Amino acid sequence: MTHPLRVAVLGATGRMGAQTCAALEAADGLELVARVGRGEDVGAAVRAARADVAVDFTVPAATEANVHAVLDAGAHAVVGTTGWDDDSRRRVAEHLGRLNAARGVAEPDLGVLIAPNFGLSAVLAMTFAARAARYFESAEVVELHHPDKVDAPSGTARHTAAAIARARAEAGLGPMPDATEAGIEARGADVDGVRVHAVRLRGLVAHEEILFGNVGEQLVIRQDSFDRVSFMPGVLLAVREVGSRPGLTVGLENVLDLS
Ligand SMILES: NC(=O)C1=CN([C@@H]2O[C@H](COP(=O)(O)OP(=O)(O)OC[C@H]3O[C@@H](n4cnc5c(N)ncnc54)[C@H](OP(=O)(O)O)[C@@H]3O)[C@@H](O)[C@H]2O)C=CC1
Ligand SMILES: O=C(O)C1=N[C@H](C(=O)O)C[C@H](O)C1
Repeated sequence: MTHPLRVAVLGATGRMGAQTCAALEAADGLELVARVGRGEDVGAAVRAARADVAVDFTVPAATEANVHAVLDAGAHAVVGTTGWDDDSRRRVAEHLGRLNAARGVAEPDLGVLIAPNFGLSAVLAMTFAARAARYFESAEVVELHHPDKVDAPSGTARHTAAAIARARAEAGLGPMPDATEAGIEARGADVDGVRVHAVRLRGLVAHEEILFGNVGEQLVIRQDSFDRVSFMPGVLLAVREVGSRPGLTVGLENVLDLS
């Protein structure tokens, strides 16, 4: 019989942390062994619980340090928290490289899986948007969230815009048409040349619309997470998979083989 995978949750009292604890408690083959809160020593908590995997749903200011502490404690990390950029991802990849080179043959290599969104509808929307991007002259992203969210634009919208920008560059497309001369602040954030608009509205959870335009036609890709329970199948999949994916993986689309 295989032992259950031992899982710690960082940010356990938060909206996503609490939902993740409940999902882990109901899941076969997974055991919730630590609920780690703000101010606790992450490495010590992960070691004391003998966790195989730690899931981070904290805040952008804390998540990178948490991941380094989890790795130093010898556990894999699954990260849903936003706020990652090229530099923080590179530092984690380098840390993984150093640790994995030093690990013995009997120890499996460590993995970190960072997913801006664990919802299937969002992962599919991002994937479809990346496929569509090369065929349209214009593309803009609108993300809509609950007003308690601390960051804007959302991690999902940044990931989506970056993928659109990559696809446009690979297809040899130049900048999008935009004659704006005044009031540029009303045009949203510029993420790699793609305009991203953030709406904050009581009653919403997490939603995204990707708009594509050509002369005489439009494509709209929309996804809605109405309940945080929608993120849980993706979180549990990531927890089960991260141990067999050494190094850094960014995006659940890679685990779902959609990339
Ligand atoms: N990838 C995905 O699918 C999803 C990602 N997210 C992202 O997950 C993150 C958390 O979202 P959400 O659960 O809504 O946020 P919450 O504010 O509800 O939860 C954040 C948690 O982090 C804790 N915390 C705050 N500051 C620190 C700190 N310095 N160190 C450690 N822990 C800290 C909080 O503790 P305290 O209560 O004591 O302040 C709280 O438990 C966000 O970045 C959000 O964008 C959200 C939904 C889905
Ligand atoms: O804060 C949230 O709620 C969410 N955050 C993530 C993001 O910034 O993309 C994922 C999802 O949109 C919900």
